[in-house]
Amino acid sequence: MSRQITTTDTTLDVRDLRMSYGTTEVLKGATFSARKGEVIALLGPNGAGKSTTIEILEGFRMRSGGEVEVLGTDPARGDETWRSRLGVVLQSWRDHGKWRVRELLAHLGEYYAPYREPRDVDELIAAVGLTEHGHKRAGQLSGGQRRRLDVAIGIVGRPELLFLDEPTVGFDPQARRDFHDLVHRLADDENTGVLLTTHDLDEAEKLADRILILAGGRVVADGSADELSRQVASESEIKWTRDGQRFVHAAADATAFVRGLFAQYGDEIADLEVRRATLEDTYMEMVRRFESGQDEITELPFQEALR
Ligand SMILES: Nc1ncnc2c1ncn2[C@@H]1O[C@H](COP(=O)(O)OP(=O)(O)OP(=O)(O)O)[C@@H](O)[C@H]1O
Repeated sequence: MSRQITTTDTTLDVRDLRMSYGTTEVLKGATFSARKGEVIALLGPNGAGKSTTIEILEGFRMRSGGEVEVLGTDPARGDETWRSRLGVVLQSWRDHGKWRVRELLAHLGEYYAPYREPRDVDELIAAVGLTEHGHKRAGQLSGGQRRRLDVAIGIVGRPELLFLDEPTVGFDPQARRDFHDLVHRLADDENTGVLLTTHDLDEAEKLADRILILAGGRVVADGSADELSRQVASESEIKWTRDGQRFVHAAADATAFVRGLFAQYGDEIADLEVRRATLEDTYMEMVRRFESGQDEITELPFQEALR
């Protein structure tokens, strides 16, 4: 019997999601959920089905099977009121080329007016760093500027839940940092939930409360960057120098090991480094396990996180 969703705190509830294109099964039973205001990064190799998943959740694509609720509604049956509560930034969105930035945002904002007050256009343009380009036509913007406009379009209606499909592709480092600040502000100040896809693991780690890794059509990992790294690498790597010689040691309890090291050698210890698995190490290991056929979920230590 399927679980009854009653908590209003759950914004996304995806169970056994399946999707086939013709005879190709892309999603084979993906399961995950999200709570109000959570920022979730969906990671996975090219072709894993991230965009497909997001498009199903947005109601743009019909799923082949499984149960999905987004803000308490099945996206396949979402109406305009439901849609007005979502913000969407697709992977490639090249419409509206002739519209000027300011006019386009004001125009799109009007769609939300029956439901709630749209964001002030000037504030919105400033928030995405397009103040100097507000008079330009969308088609005249650079790739990164166009992407900033996409983000502005996604948040003009003050969404409760924002879907961002590779939002920072083409962003320069400053734009990327501004975007990260914007997502933090949306989550912290407005309790906006975010589901974003990215191939930038540093970005995922900076932004996400929780990381999902999609591989082989299933969610093979679900947890914070720290939790995932502990599941993959139970030991930390400790490096130090003594008497001009470099040492490396792996220990499950790095703090206890370092304490012992100092108790024994004190001031002789120099250049100490303690390194736990990075998200990149973790991601590569989890995808490797999947690709090497050790993807039987029941055998993996992160199984508990999936319950
Ligand atoms: N409209 C479609 N018709 C047929 N196959 C499709 C369609 N859209 C996607 N696919 C296939 O489904 C698989 C998953 O695609 P999807 O775009 O969801 O992956 P992704 O994880 O977002 O990849 P990327 O990281 O490259 O953006 C791919 O093999 C892709 O070729």
